[in-house]
Amino acid sequence: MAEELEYLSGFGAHLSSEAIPGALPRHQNNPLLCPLGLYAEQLSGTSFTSPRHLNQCSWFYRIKPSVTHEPFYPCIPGNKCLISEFNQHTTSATPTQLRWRPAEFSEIPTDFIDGLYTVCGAGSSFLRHGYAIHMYVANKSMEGRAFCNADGDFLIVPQHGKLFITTECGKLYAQPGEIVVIPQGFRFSIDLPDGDSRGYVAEIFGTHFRLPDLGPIGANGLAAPRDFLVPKAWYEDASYPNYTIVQKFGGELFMAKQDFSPFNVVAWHGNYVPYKYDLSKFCPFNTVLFDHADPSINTVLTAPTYKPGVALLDFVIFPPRWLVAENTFRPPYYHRNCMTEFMGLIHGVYEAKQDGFLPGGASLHSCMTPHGPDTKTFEATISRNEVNEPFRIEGTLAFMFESSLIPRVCQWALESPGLDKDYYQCWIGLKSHFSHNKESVDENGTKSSDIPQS
Ligand SMILES: O=C(O)Cc1cc(O)ccc1O
Ligand SMILES: [Fe+2]
Repeated sequence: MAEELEYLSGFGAHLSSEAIPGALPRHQNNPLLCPLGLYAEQLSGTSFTSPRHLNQCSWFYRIKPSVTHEPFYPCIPGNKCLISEFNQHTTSATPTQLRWRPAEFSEIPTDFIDGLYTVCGAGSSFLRHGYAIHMYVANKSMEGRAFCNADGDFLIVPQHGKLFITTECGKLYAQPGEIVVIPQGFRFSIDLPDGDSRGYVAEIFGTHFRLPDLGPIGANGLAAPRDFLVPKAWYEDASYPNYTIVQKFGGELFMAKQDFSPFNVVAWHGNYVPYKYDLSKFCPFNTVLFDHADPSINTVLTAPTYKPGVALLDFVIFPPRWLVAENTFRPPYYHRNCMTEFMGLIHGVYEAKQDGFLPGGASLHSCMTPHGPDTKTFEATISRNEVNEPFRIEGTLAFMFESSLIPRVCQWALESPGLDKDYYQCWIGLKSHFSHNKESVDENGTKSSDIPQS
């Protein structure tokens, strides 16, 4: 059933969709009486007065408007592992290289809302600047409840288990290797047809994802706009005695009851929409002669700040591709970065880590924290003779959320049994290969250069 879903296509396009022909008003947004007796409702994803090229909104034509619900109350117990303000009270600062093993699946029935937990982040959803990096481990479909995130946009990266997502614009299906973006304010519900499910979520506050500029690459390459797929209108005219809307607002969960399905939009139009993207459609560019290109060459989506070229959050992938650079150390270089790098692995082995970085696991290298290939990767690379031969990296898909804002880390992530306390060991074995006039000091403090040569 999921595979049969049809989509509209085009990143940032102004689209329209009707589940019943004629349900969209012609030539105006809010006629006195909408076709089929529907209500008109606008969802604004940018301020009304945002410049036209940034403005995002959609019009829904729905059976009842979304305001038709009882008051919001705090969810009890809610989900105490969600954070949207990163300060000394909620989180810790650490420059240490961090790595986590994949979270284990649980027997306890857990849906996407309950299974979501924040790992780190920066800024504040209230101040509309910052981001949160969450992960989820769940095994149960959301039943009789929809989620609405008032704080920001979710970029969901499933790592294990398919996601079958119903949104106000219609249905989306995503499997590991694909991503889904659910913009701020959309109501959605996630079914987990495979049961056990795990993945990563980047949440951005106060802006939306864009396709990166291509500069000298030209007009084509990387992620193509037409490969972004948007649901077609789908609705249910269903009454539920106790349907619950769970609203994330300032990182806290609130719930409101209503007696009908929120997925009652018969037609919609606009450019503020959920979408999915299959990462295998990405068209990678890279060096074709020598040296290692910076990973920004593999940017799929970027959420900008007001500083040119400085991202609030870039989504970068390391997909299968040819490596052809000659006389070049081809794995990632050793580096320290003013940007922070959070990485995840969807499947396979990452090119900079021979072991320890596992599918479903994660790593965090904060601002200016040194990192790079582990000892095994370094030694294997320099001892290989065929380094000039073209080589196809296969069977792997890693990704990075890269941000200019420095994250603070949640306590549960630092105390998690999944935290790899020995992560630093993967570099400790890197030995000096320096061989020019090597100086040593013996146990008497005598320098080798002071010992007369016979
Ligand atoms: O740290 C990492 O593994 C990500 C990364 C990859 C790369 O090819 C170059 C720089 C970089 O930060
Ligand atoms: Fe890096």
